[in-house]
Amino acid sequence: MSPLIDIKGVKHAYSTADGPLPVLDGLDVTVEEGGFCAVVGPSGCGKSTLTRLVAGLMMPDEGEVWLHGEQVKGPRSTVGMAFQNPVLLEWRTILQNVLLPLEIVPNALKGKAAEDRARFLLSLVGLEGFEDKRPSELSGGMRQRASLCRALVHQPDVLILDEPFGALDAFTREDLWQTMHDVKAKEPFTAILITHDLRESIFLGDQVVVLSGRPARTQYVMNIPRSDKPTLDDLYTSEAADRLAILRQQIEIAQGRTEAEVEG
Ligand SMILES: Nc1ncnc2c1ncn2[C@@H]1O[C@H](COP(=O)(O)OP(=O)(O)OP(=O)(O)O)[C@@H](O)[C@H]1O
Repeated sequence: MSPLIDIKGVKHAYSTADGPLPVLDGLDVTVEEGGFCAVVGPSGCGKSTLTRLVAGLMMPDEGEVWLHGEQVKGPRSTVGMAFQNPVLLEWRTILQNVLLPLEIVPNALKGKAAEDRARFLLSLVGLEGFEDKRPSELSGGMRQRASLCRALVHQPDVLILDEPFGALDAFTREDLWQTMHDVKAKEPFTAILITHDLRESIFLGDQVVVLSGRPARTQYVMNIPRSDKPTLDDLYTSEAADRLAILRQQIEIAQGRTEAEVEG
């Protein structure tokens, strides 16, 4: 079976006033259907650029991105996205915000079926009873939960999460990590998560990809056996500590330290 996301030898440079800025330099990432790939790497190495290529918002200069056995050649409606800033529309209720993609995506659910689905997702993330509130009436964590429902409402084949928990306080963030697992158990999806948080990467990811410094290539891939019912206690085991130590080392190497310096 071919992977659901297949990024093959992707290279990309931005045109800038000072000439081309190479950002990605031969990136290879594969994610199986139902997989959760966390991508970490030094600041500015090209992680968000990678998400734009997967969403079809930009084309790579070289290499290919394949989703579901189809080469990505333009923007795709079958992708769901959530960002650090949830950008909910204040003039719409939470329910209406979640319904938004269904008004845009072709052949989507309409009417009562659409509303039932949005309500179902809101209940999965603990927002039952908040459907008629405006975004400003919700906390940051609640807005991010609503944004997650909006990203999932049209049953995307890929969910792209670009630091969605980055602006939240530690307790809210950990709550949302657990929510992600609970939602995935009931509403399976395939995801790419960009994060700066290594604990987040090993708690949510079944694969953690470390990118090198810019121009980024795939420097290291860690596969993590997924437990049936992950809990935050999983982060306090010796296996978790070992994984975090390896990832920390890899990030240091990505930031330019040599392996000998990191080990010494
Ligand atoms: N549209 C653009 N035009 C020119 N340069 C860009 C553009 N978008 C991003 N860049 C540059 O490309 C590099 C990679 O940016 P990108 O946002 O992909 O990195 P990132 O790893 O997600 O960053 P961070 O970790 O800080 O969120 C950065 O140096 C950025 O300034």
